[in-house]
Amino acid sequence: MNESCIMEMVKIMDKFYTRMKDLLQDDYEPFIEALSEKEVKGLYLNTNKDGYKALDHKHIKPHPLVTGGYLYDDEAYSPGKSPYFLCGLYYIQEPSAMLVANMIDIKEDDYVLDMCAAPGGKSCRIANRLGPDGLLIANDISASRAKILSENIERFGIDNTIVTNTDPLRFVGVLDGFFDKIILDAPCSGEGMLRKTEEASKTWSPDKVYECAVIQKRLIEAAYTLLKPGGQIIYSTCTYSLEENEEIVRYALDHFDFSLETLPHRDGLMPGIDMNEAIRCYPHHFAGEGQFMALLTKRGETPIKKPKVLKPKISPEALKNVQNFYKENLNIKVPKLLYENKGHVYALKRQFPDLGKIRILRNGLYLGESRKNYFIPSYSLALTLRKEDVKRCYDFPEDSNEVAAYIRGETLEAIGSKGYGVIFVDGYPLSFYKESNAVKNLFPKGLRRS
Ligand SMILES: C[S@@+](CC[C@H](N)C(=O)[O-])C[C@H]1O[C@@H](n2cnc3c(N)ncnc32)[C@H](O)[C@@H]1O
Repeated sequence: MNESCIMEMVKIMDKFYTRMKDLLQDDYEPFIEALSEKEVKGLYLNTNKDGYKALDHKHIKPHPLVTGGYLYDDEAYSPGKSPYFLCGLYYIQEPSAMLVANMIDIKEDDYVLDMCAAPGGKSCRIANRLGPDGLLIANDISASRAKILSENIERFGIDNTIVTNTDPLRFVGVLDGFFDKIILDAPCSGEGMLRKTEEASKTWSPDKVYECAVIQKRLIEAAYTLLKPGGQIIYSTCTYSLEENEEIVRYALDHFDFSLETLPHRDGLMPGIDMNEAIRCYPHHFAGEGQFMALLTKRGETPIKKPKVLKPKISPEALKNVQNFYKENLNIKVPKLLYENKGHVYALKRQFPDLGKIRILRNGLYLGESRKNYFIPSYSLALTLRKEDVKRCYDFPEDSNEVAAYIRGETLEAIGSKGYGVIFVDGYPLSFYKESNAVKNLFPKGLRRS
């Protein structure tokens, strides 16, 4: 960056600090001090996987408000580098962001939309709380970010989720009045992330605040249409500006028939500005980054658009390939509702809606690809399996040479029987392999590490 760019950035950031001074007044100095402190890292456990024993308990402490959430210092502990991370035992998410999914009551059979879901920190936590009759549509407008979202959903071994890549406004007219709950973690100016990422300070400007507020109003309006009467929306941002937080909530209350619910204020969670019902997280009051949250209930009735249910469809050839694969390699039944798209086979759930032209990245659990007369199982299927579900497996300890070599993409020595099996790490599934003269590596190329 040249000198004039740096001067320009300093000028812009001065505007940010002036705004914060006006907002926080006597609380401004402690806020500035907290910005120079080290950020606190967090993770939460995947409740589908029982990974408690896999954590390094010497270096973590429980999140004060999130059951199954933990805080750690990344100088002492690097959970993201462990093979357990690749087994989907936990999601790494900063402590304030982790609160958002906790502030909305999710019932097992709820239909939930996460409008701006990537990379998936809130979606994975919500999907964990849904039962077999629940449904999550996890969407992101950005194709590259939606791909990461899909990978994170896959790593968690989640099968009740549809991952889409569209402008969330496009759900209007397709799924009106369909959702019990909506997560609107809106695109924002990111002021709360200034301590965490340098990027946030490079992209912040007063104009960005106003541009984001325009988008946020459109999104909250769409959310109103998409909710069932009595349904709830948790609105959140990782920014401090009034324009993107309380003013958006006020806009929603003034223009639509919403009521504002009171969220709990304890352990350093502060009320909103002239809006006691909402929550603000500041780094000098709560061990995490900046966050805003408000919970709204839809009181009004709006026209409902009932979508068609997505009908299972699979060619006889692909079905035969899937059935043969299960018979030869697994001890579980072929899922009942199968959906094939150009050879890619998914296990659907009964309640999946037909989303028409909306771009779908994953329709439930991706099982794998049917080729001419064989089937290649997916990484996501492996991550849902237990040892008793497979006819062949290897189980290696987390710190073993075999696990390190497998993650690097190497083949292993064959000492088992021929066919497909699963590599487990201390009992947690990591990936399929195919054994013949060697254990052929099927760990996805994009995830390999040296
Ligand atoms: C705060 S991030 C979401 C974080 C996510 N909820 C999580 O917990 O991992 C906001 C998301 O909004 C998306 N976004 C950006 N512009 C948007 C727009 N105009 N409409 C809808 N979403 C947008 C971004 O791609 C980004 O992934």
